[in-house]
Amino acid sequence: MLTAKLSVTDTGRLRDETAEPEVLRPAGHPNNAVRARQLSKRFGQNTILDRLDLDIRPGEFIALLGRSGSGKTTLLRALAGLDQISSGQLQVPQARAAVFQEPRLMPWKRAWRNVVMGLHIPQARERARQALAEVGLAHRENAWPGTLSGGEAQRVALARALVREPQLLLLDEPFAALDALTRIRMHQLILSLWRVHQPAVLLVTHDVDEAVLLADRVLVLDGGRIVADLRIDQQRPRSAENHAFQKVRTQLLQLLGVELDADAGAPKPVLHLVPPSPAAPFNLSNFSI
Ligand SMILES: Nc1ncnc2c1ncn2[C@@H]1O[C@H](COP(=O)(O)OP(=O)(O)OP(=O)(O)O)[C@@H](O)[C@H]1O
Repeated sequence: MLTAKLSVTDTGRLRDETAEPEVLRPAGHPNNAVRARQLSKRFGQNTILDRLDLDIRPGEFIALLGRSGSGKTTLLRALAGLDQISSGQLQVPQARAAVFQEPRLMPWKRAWRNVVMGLHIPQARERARQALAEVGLAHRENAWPGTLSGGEAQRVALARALVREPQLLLLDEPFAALDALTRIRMHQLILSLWRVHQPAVLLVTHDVDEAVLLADRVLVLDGGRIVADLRIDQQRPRSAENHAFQKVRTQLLQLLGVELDADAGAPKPVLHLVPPSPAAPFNLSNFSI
């Protein structure tokens, strides 16, 4: 796997050590699609990511949870190469793509042109058509974005990511703006695309059920670090009715500072969430169900 090895110089400049073709090389860590060590991101005086370590294996489906403002998008943008890191080391595949909550389509380009936008590849139209077919939108290849539903537009965004054949697919709350039924369909679609293409996936979500339904591992970000790493060994498709599912959900809600109503079993958010973690908070690595 080719990787972009990003590191930060003493002067804070981001150095892409793979920028020169001759230094493109197989990953130093072939078992990792992502390898972050001591990764920090600061905005002015605010440290958002604080010497964070993270490993994602090729083909692994990771969900990232954390309270609002905990730095999930900051981490995703760093992995996407959209923002520079402040210090530390980060290795990610060159082939990576991101999908955000808003599809970010160019309204003046037809759907298929959005899919291959910025790519200089042979048979671009055919490649776009194939990707659109994979997301069930072959019939909308000539559509203008303004005529697409929210779910359709998000599927075009997924096709745009797929056509780049990513080894790392970064998803920043891509289903959050969709209605419940469309969201369920998108869950099924993303799982089937993941099975076929086998990228490593990092899905940022606020939805604990979504995380447990989809992911191999659920991470919780707090205090700038990964403070919990739960492996979900249940076979897919998963059911929220399942006892093991509920056990993990409860665990995650507690980690996120949500108080559970013992009678109803329903989550009841509390106003005072757990304070930011100290340097070495609890660690549930290898916890599995
Ligand atoms: N460009 C920026 N400049 C300054 N501060 C920023 C910038 N981007 C993010 N932040 C700050 O970094 C913190 C983390 O933001 P981030 O968007 O990563 O959190 P998040 O966990 O994704 O939040 P949410 O769940 O609400 O989307 C916030 O306090 C935010 O204000």
